Amino acid sequence: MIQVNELSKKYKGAEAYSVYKLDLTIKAGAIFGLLGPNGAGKTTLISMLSSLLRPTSGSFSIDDLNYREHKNRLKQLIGIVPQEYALYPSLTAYENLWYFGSMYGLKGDRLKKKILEHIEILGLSSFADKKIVNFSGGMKRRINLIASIMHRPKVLFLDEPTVGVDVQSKNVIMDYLAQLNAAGTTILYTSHHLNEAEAFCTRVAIIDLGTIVCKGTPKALITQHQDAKNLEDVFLARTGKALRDHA
Ligand SMILES: Nc1ncnc2c1ncn2[C@@H]1O[C@H](COP(=O)(O)OP(=O)(O)OP(=O)(O)O)[C@@H](O)[C@H]1O
Repeated sequence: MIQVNELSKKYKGAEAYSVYKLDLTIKAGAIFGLLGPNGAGKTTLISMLSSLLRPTSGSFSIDDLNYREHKNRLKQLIGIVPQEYALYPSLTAYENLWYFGSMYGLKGDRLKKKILEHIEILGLSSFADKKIVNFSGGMKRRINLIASIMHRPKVLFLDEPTVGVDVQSKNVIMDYLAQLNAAGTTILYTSHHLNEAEAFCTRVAIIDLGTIVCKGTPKALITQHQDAKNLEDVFLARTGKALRDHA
């Protein structure tokens, strides 16, 4: 279970909080979608929960492990798929996965077996010995996903896992995430794909201006909002139609 209490983040030099006093509970086994307009605070929140970014105040725990006291144990418990590719372009897919697997303490035949097994499931067996620099966006996203789950995390954080990938890659990624979840991994991911979130997530939260404006199962949120036919209608009802451009 993920328990978030009054979590806040104000970036250095910023005038406003990007996430402000946010409370959230995510049950084990959930597929939880964090939705919200550009600049709402989704990446900031998921980066704090995955220990990539230090909160300004507030706290959170995963499986009753508080982030301040149990940093190292938490890192073993979670997997992170960031928005940007975290891969070495001049190394092959296999070499990248060997490197990331080793970081989680995997080694030898066990690591080799895991790499080969996962690249097969994600349709990349013929590309194991090719350099990442030549990979398409969809291929890089799939390698990035493998890199983050070989140590079998209990909780997987993904920041827009299907952005910029074609429908074929997207389907392989989402099918694989569903398999992971069925095998017991709790999933928390950010997305702008509201149809996908409606079909895929057991629960969602809509964030705007650093706070949660509504949360629940997609079905319950649609029912609660008069005239809403889908999650996009709920999203627009709660976040408005104005553009969120700023610089
Ligand atoms: N490193 C930073 N320094 C200062 N401000 C930042 C930084 N990163 C993000 N912000 C600001 O924090 C707010 C929340 O940004 P964040 O990236 O978390 O939003 P988001 O919901 O993930 O947006 P998007 O959908 O565009 O990815 C925005 O106002 C953004 O400009």
